[in-house]
Amino acid sequence: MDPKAVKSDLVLILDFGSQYTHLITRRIRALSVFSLCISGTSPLSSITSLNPKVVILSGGPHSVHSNDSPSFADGFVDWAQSNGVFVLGICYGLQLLVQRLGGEVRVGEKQEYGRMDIEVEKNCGIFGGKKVGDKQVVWMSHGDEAARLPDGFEVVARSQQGAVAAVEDGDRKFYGLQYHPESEGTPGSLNQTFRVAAHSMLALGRAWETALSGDNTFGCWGLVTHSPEGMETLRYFLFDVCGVNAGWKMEDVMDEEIEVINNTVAPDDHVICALSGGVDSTVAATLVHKAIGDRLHCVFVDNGLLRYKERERVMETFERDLHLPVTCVDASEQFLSKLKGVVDPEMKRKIIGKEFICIFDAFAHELEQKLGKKPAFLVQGTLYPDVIESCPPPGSGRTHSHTIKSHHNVGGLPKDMKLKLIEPLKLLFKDEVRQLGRILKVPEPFLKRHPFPGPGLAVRVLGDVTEGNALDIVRQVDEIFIQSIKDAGIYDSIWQAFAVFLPVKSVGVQGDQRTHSYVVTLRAVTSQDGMTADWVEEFGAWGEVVEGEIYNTAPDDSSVLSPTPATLLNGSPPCPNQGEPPISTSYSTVYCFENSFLKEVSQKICNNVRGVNRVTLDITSKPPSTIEWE
Ligand SMILES: Nc1ncnc2c1ncn2[C@@H]1O[C@H](COP(=O)(O)OP(=O)(O)OP(=O)(O)O)[C@@H](O)[C@H]1O
Ligand SMILES: O=c1[nH]c(=O)c2[nH+]cn([C@@H]3O[C@H](COP(=O)(O)O)[C@@H](O)[C@H]3O)c2[nH]1
Ligand SMILES: NC(=O)CC[C@H](N)C(=O)O
Ligand SMILES: [Mg+2]
Repeated sequence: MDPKAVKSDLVLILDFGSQYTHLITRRIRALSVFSLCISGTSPLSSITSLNPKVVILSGGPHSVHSNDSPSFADGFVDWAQSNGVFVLGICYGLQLLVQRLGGEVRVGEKQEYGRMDIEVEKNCGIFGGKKVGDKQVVWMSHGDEAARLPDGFEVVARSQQGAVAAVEDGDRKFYGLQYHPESEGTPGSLNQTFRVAAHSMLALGRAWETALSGDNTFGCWGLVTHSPEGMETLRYFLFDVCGVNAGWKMEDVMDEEIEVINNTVAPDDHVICALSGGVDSTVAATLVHKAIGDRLHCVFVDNGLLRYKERERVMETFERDLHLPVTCVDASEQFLSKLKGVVDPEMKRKIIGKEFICIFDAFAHELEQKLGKKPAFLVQGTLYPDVIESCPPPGSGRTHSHTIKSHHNVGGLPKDMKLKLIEPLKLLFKDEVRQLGRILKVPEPFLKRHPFPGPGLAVRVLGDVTEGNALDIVRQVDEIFIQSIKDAGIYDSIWQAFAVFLPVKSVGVQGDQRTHSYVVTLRAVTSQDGMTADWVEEFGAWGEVVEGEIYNTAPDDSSVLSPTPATLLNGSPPCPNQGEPPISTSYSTVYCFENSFLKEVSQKICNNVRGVNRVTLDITSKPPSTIEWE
């Protein structure tokens, strides 16, 4: 996709390392405005060549006082001012703007982490839609604060602690928010039935808090870690203050992509597509097929690292639902022999990346015999998070998949690769790819599939994948886990679930006999784009979301509830004390059903998978962990 061909104005994000930077991009795209994110320390030419209408400076973990704190390029401010480009600093971005323009940033007397009230002090610019004295709840996360503003700047809002919360210099079109407007909640990826309900009293309390706050939020449910009016502020800023033209539509993305592909691939060129059965490559293949028709040749590789019956299942669905020409190459021997004895995760990934390309080259060679012309291009389903994560701002401390692990299709590619890449999705997030897939009428089962990494089970069997029957074990455990999740009707609510084989043995007792067998672990996460993730905390139980009103009733009075809860765990939502007026806030969760999902899965695994006597659950989020174990 050519960013310059997009019909919408561009809002460019300069990333200084905040965990939320990619959220700003997503929020802006949700407003139908095209947004890209590049490193905050990019040279000025990289910024100017994109011709943005607005530049947003992101938050970040640094203090502007430290020597190695990242900053925007020299000349940026002058360029923005002389070209009428609007600049908005968020948190660290505000502090950076203030400092670089001659103001002063200090360590605040009080730090502000979490929920804060702010009050509008001046009715202008970014809060033009508000009145002086209007208050709103925002989410803050900073220790430094603007102590003296540069000439021309005014304070527009302050926090309840008196700290500067919003500033602007309307003449020069510079704006700043000390809080995070992008952290406004969006509906969680777990459906409400599953996500909001909770097993323990603690979780119930948190769910209740969420219910009272009127919102169930992604990544922060129950903790009210968001700015409820953040999206509205961004909308007002972009459209009313900056006059941005919206026009970012998935339909346009599709048309632009098709045009780019047609301009890249000559009329007699042939193209290979690495097709895995996953969302990304299926959408990429469908898109490229729409552009060049039968000159597209898809290849699905069985690398010996696929899940239970995956090859048969994927080939069957390709044939039945996709109607694209797909060749299946069985390269399992080739991959497994190269992986024999290799335990280092990076080595494994590099070997797999290289083998994939060998297969694609061989496939291109075979096609040359048939077609008389060698395909020059390889289509892959690379996504935007890969691109963002490949250019981390210095010292951001963020989890970067590319530097932490070489994804087989990017960092794992050999340097002397001959096929030229076509990556039509590389500016999109996964949910946007799913949206594009729907426009392209890709069948739902493909779009809803959990992501499965190209290196497959090699990153889910720790150590040597060829050791003993580790691959077989993890296949069986994975199948039981995923089938149970599907049977429970919660597959679509989870971003990704899978089993991991640990090369560790523990003592057990099965059939009155001592066993010394392997340990497996189950991992299930929710996420919006794979860049950050939460483990599925609600696994112990899930329940029914009940929409309604809170009445001053006895906790177990089910007369106000429909449907009647099967089991009411540990009480009910907080009821007002006797004599107080009934609460009439609407709520969205209360009741949980006792559930033994994990107990049953664990039992099934130990009863059915020989060689396993212990099942554990991974309860780490990303960060600090990553989703995959290697
Ligand atoms: N078994 C395979 N055969 C052929 N190509 C593959 C295979 N596994 C991965 N690829 C290629 O590597 C790319 C990256 O893999 P990745 O897993 O990120 O994407 P995906 O499989 O298309 O979708 P998903 O992330 O939903 O699994 C794929 O888009 C595809 O081009
Ligand atoms: O195609 C892929 N090739 C890879 O090498 C690879 N490594 C991780 N993943 C997938 O990327 C997402 C984030 O994974 P991590 O948190 O483990 O980095 C998760 O969805 C992972 O499954 C990969 N996908
Ligand atoms: N979230 C941020 O951008 C924080 C900025 C800076 N590190 C501070 O603590 O003030
Ligand atoms: Mg995949």
